[in-house]
Amino acid sequence: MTSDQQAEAGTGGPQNVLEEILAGVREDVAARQEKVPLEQVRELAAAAPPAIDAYAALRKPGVAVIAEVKRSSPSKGAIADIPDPAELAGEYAAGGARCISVLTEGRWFGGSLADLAAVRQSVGIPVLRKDFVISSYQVHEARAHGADLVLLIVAALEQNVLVGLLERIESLGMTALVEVHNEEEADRALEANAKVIGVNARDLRTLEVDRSVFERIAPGLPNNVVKIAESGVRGPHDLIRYASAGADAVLVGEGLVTQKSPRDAVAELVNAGNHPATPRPVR
Ligand SMILES: O=C(O)c1ccccc1NCC(=O)[C@H](O)[C@H](O)COP(=O)(O)O
Repeated sequence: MTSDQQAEAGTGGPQNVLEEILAGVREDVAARQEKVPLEQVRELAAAAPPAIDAYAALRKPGVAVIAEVKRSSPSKGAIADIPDPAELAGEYAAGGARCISVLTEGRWFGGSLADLAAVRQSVGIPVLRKDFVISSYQVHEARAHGADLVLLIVAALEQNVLVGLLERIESLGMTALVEVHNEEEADRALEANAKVIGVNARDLRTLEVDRSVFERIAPGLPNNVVKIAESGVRGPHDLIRYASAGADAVLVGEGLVTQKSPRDAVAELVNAGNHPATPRPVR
């Protein structure tokens, strides 16, 4: 039965892509927690080397490039064969990426915590755990595997859970990247005291990409908040468009993993982000 049929039949099943992903994530987290209890993951997180200050890294001059390790997605299916995520991350870093994003969700994105740990070992820049984080167990997992930043998606979380997870991320020395897609979610992110906000051009319920969403929302965010434009960057022209609307950083997946030389593709974006003619965010 498709999601639409379930909704019509009133079965209470997932009603959109985001809900479908979250249903799988809940099962997967429960299964991992069965194998490795919370107490053990907390100990591993506490023993990990300290997190790198991602906020400071993203506030440096120029539009930062956050380069993503992305094998597949709900919108595109298989995107790129990435046998060695650590090697890819090394190429991204050599091209001048400011951070690396690692999708760790397995069912739809083909990622894993092993990818995160491997990338952590290969680069000295901040690493983002990009996943559908719904519990503090996943926050400790992120730290235990070397993450410096953790994604929180406002659309996936009740406000009290969002606040609790953000505080947990910061208490472990990491930075929360709080993702929004409309004004109401941006207000919730600010109420939660987010210091780094990602505006995703992709609606995670419908998968539609609309780059103008960043242009609508970013001007309403305070100057001290790092503003990240997520999704839809296919080349320097998109970076420049986002920079004109106030982006401190762009987060890029498909536009890099599909290139013959991901290192050169990152470098091209970094150069555009550092070009004197590219607008600077107001601070
Ligand atoms: O990419 C998807 O299809 C997707 C679907 C549902 C939830 C999340 C999804 N992607 C995660 C991301 O936000 C992107 O990987 C990231 O912003 C990079 O996007 P892109 O450069 O367009 O690959």
